[in-house]
Amino acid sequence: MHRFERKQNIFRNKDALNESYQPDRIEERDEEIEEYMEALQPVVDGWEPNNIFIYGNTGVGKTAVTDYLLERLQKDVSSYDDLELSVISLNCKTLNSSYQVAVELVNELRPTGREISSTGYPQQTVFKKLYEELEAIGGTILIALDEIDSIGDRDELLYELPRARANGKLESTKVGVVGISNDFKFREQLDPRVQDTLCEREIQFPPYEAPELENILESRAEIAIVDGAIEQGVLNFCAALAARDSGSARQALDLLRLAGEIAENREANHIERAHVETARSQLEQERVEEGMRELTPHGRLALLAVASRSAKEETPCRGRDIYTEYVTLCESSGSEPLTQRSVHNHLSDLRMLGILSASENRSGSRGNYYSYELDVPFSSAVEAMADVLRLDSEIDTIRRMAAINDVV
Ligand SMILES: Nc1ncnc2c1ncn2[C@@H]1O[C@H](COP(=O)(O)OP(=O)(O)OP(=O)(O)O)[C@@H](O)[C@H]1O
Repeated sequence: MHRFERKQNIFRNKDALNESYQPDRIEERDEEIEEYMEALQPVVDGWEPNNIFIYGNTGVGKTAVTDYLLERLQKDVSSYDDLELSVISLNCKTLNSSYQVAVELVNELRPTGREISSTGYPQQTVFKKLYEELEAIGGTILIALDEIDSIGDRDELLYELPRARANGKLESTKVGVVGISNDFKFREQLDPRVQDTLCEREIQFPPYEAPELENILESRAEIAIVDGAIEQGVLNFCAALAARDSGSARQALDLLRLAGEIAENREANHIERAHVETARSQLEQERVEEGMRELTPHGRLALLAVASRSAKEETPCRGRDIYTEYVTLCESSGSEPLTQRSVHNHLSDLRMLGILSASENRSGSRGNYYSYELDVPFSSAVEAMADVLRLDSEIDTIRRMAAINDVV
């Protein structure tokens, strides 16, 4: 008997719902595509390329549209004999300085075996090596830097690269930078000189609305899902949920994929609304758990202080009482407590992340204050904290107290 059996009554090509899938067709972005094409036009005309800055929330198609257009551009430019275009795409997520980005670019351009090490050179030496590689390729080079905000304030490359020709660092090669970011603050924080060059052309991608998400889902479902395996109204429901929350196509696609997996595991023949609801709460739970794992040590201690109050059935609870609990936990863990004001900021952040909820109490002449409680199940908050905090005996006490009070 086989242990594994092929299941294909829901998905025809599940990979088409994955992040790495590149759609052949871009839905709903005609205006942005037009603006983007206009910004890229000098490449086709043989002039110096514009530097382009693309921004918008996560999942709104910045990368998908960029990949699609740069591929089309390369194809179309190849029909002109007097043009030579190269495109280098780099995701900067793990690169947090100009130095690291420059090393990565040099290594992208060099053949295997000739890469440079990621440490040990003066920055200008790495930049020089990069210019040498770019000069060796010649023609027009577009460098697409996704998640460009990761570079932080060590952004000298973003100033230098677009001006390399003007500053005599490159002779024949024309370079254009396409920066992509979902961090709205990044642009504001850039040095004005960098802002001027890098953001020569700016294109904003707004969040998707429900009907737009539904179209994106429909075109992807045609490829990914077996005919007739989606109940009426399911795509509309996924689109509505994602539009209300973030306007992200990634969220809508994730919801559909997980709903499909749930349907498959339940041996259903269709994806139903109930599967989407389960998928939504699972994704929500994952998001919150991820948020908890990324907290700073004091954010975790503040959360554990609320969990401790919750175990004693003492929530909703005022910030100052949570602070007392927090100070005790700091003492047990050997950390220096932050001020009450800073802990208050942590509580606000936890609220923004959807981990805590807060209600406002009006206390007359003494002003209003907030009471906090967990907005996630007690057990998931404590599990996530137990993984990362070294407070075993305190966490055991909190768990025992919760068991006595039937808090789950
Ligand atoms: N207009 C669209 N048509 C078809 N698919 C789309 C469209 N917009 C987004 N997608 C799909 O949604 C997912 C997320 O899109 P994408 O990665 O381009 O978002 P992003 O704006 O670059 O997000 P981030 O800032 O998080 O990188 C991808 O799978 C992409 O193929």
